[in-house]
Amino acid sequence: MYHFIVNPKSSSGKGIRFWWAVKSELDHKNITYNAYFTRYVGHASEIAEQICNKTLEIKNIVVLGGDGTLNEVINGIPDFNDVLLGYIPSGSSNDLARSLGILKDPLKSLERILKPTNFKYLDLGIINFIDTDQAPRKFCCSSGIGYDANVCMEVQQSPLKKKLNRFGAGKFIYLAIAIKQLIGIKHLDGTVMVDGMKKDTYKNILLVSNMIHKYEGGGLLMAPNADPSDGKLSICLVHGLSRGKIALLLPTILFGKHIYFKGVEAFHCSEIEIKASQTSAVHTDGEVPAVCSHIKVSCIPGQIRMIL
Ligand SMILES: Nc1ncnc2c1ncn2[C@@H]1O[C@H](COP(=O)(O)OP(=O)(O)OP(=O)(O)O)[C@@H](O)[C@H]1O
Repeated sequence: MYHFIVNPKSSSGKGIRFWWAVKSELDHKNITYNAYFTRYVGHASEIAEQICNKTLEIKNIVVLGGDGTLNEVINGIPDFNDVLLGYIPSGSSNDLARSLGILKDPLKSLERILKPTNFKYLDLGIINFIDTDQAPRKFCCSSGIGYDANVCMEVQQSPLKKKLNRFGAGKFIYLAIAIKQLIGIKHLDGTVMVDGMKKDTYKNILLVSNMIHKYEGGGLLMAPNADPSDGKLSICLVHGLSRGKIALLLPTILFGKHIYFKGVEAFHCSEIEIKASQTSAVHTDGEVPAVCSHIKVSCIPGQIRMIL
């Protein structure tokens, strides 16, 4: 039995269009399934939790949606040992699918799920928002504090994303807002601890990205050396750059070449703690659950069993 969790609104309606194609293939093949449609923010977590709590056997959960829906599902699963996860990307950024080479064509990705040949145990990220009451959140692709999270927050609030999604150009909104935010850029000062040891105290931190996979923000190669099964976070810490240098740096992220800039530190670790003296947006898989100044991020190796 397959449990499909579908965000019909992902990428301004691509989700429902993909679902009709998938449904007709499932019916044609006489495959038994349950389909659940998300209706509001947080609903995918509730659905995933209900599916997991219903039976003790292994659950085949297939997510049809974007990175945000996948993030919600991950946050609803109480025990990953009981779950086999499939993913049909229908979002506007699809960074996880891009990193894993999951096919964009819904029928081709469905075929792989129905006849699996390859599984992968993927690392899971957990973030604690230490100076807020917000509960910890899991993430499967990326999290970050600073500039990238501020961009995510504005993208989330922008009505333009929906309009651009209709033309298949939703991810360009990230680029447009990233350029716009250069003008009033907000830096952070703070101390960074890595695997329990103080790394340094920094002035003018632009961002700290804590990556499980290589991509974020709709195709930015933020962590070109990330391996989603190595049990480590791939960190990109950018600090001490003038606005002009940041403007030069941004396009190089598309090709993962930013890591060679002075002021960019790229390294791997199991845990990172950032204590800043100002608050900032914090994102998990492109959604912004908190605005705070003190976070602790850890990597749990090989938690998510995913069909590729
Ligand atoms: N029926 C719904 N109406 C409005 N929002 C929804 C609905 N169902 C889910 N959501 C919310 O929409 C958010 C974004 O959805 P999703 O990630 O699937 O699509 P996307 O934003 O187009 O893609 P991406 O995250 O890859 O950019 C989810 O995090 C979820 O909270």
